[in-house]
This record gives sequence, C-alpha cells and structure tokens, in this order.
Amino acid sequence: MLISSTYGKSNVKFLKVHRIDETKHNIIEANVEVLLRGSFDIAYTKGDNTPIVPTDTVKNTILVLAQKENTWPIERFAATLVNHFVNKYEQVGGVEVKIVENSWSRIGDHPHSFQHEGPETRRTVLDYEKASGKLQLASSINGLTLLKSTGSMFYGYNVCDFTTLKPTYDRILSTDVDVSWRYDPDMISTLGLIEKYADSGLFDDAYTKARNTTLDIFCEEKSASVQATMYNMSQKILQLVKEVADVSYELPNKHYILYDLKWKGIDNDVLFYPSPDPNGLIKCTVGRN
Ligand SMILES: O=c1[nH]c(=O)c2[nH]c(=O)[nH]c2[nH]1
Repeated sequence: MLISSTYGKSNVKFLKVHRIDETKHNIIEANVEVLLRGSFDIAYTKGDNTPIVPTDTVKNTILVLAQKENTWPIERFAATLVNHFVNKYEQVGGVEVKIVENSWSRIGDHPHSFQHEGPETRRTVLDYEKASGKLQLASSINGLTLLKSTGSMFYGYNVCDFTTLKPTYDRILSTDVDVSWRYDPDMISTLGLIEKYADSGLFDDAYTKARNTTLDIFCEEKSASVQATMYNMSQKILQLVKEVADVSYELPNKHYILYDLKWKGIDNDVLFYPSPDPNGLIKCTVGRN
C-alpha cells in the first residue's frame, strides 16, 4: 500500500537581474525546489502516468515564472509558484516550495557590482494544501558562521563518573547559525496575504531583525551556554516580529581546544586547535505562551 508520495524538481537555479535603470541593477541568485502531491497514486501503483505533470514541466514553470514575475522577496515568489500549480492542475492537491537565496551584496554603493558573502543563505519553505486552503510559511538563515574569543562560559553542569569536561569561565564560542521562524498561520492565512505582507516589507524586515538579533546577542551577551543564548535570541525575535509564531535555532558548538605546550615549558592560553569533530549540536523551538 502506498502510504504517501510527493515529487517535483529540485535544484532549479537561476540568477535574475532587475534593471532599475540602465546601470543600476538588483540581482537575486536562487535555488528552487517544488514538490507536488495529490491524485498521483496510479502512477506509483499501476504504472499509469496520466496524472503526472512531468518534473521537466515543473522546472520550465519555475523558470518562466521567475522570468515574468516578481521574485523579491523569496516568500512572494514561493506564493506565486504555489498559486500557479494548485490552480493549473486539478490533480494537484498540495505543494511544497523551498527557495534558497545566495548572499550577494552590493559593493559599496556601486550600481551593478556585487560581492558574494560566503555560504550564508536566506531560505523559505511554503506548504499549501488545496482542500483546506491551509498554508505554512517559514523562513530561515543558514550557514552564518560566528566566533567570539571571550564572553562565553560553561559551568555548573551535571557531573558524573563519565564526566571529564572541566568547567570554564572564559572560552571560545563558535557556531554555524541555522535559525528559522514560522509565521503565524492565523495571521498569514492565505496566499493573497503573503503578497500583501511582501508589499509591506514584512519578510525582509523579519529577516533583518532575526539576523541582527542573532548577531547582537551573540556579541553582547556573556553566554552561560549555547542553550541559554539561543533561547534569549529566540525570545527577542518573538518580541520584535509579532507575525512570527515560533523561532527555532539549530546550533553546532564548534570546539576550539587549547594546545598543550607544557612539554616546551609554555603555559599556553592563546593557541587553539580548531577541532573538526565531534561537535555539540543544540536545538530548540521557542513559542509564545
Ligand atoms: O554551551 C554548551 N552546552 C552544552 O550542553 C555543552 N556540553 C559541553 O560539553 N559543552 C557545552 N557547552
């Protein structure tokens, strides 16, 4: 028995240029995934392809809509894609769209030259169910690598016969931030509202507030633990963006270990080994009361 199924195209990539005038441009580089679900069972169970919208068609659609429609911000483009697939094909009962945006930023105020900011990406995931009209929209930042060389502690933890870790009142804290925020489905309840909120700047504003909050608290807080710091970041984002229902962080604790140079008579507190593995991995989701 077929329990569940979904299919579509992944890794559909494009760079789009928006020409404000002849020399002043904006760009967006994105990687899109569209997965369809619905009345496709006979394709799996009977080898009958009648209902299948080929994944090649899905790819063509993503590219044509990216060319013709507004792709800023990615949340709006996700809604445009969902709208198209649920309205065009009767057999499509639901769609999940994921968009990953690369981090190109303008070089100074140059009108058409951009710098890639590294592996950090801005993402969104939109899931829509045609029958109920229910949607779920979440956006995120991934791969924002941070390090602070003091202002982080870890002590007072459970100690048992397996414990070798020594308490520390001053350590290096480093992580690759993965933060996502889920929009309140009661506030953003239709595809039309996504369009409206995109026009009002909500999605760019939430992204900026989530990113700045992460950076500010990382810099300024004397961290008791990764757990405490990520909770404080989440609380602050909830406070700043009322349309967000909950915030999730997933943070590796990337360990930097002091080299032991006692063999040379050196009491080392400045030279660390960037340990590739293992790493701590700490996750939480914080909502409203
Ligand atoms: O912030 C931390 N949280 C932990 O749970 C933990 N465990 C550990 O060994 N070091 C750390 N650091």
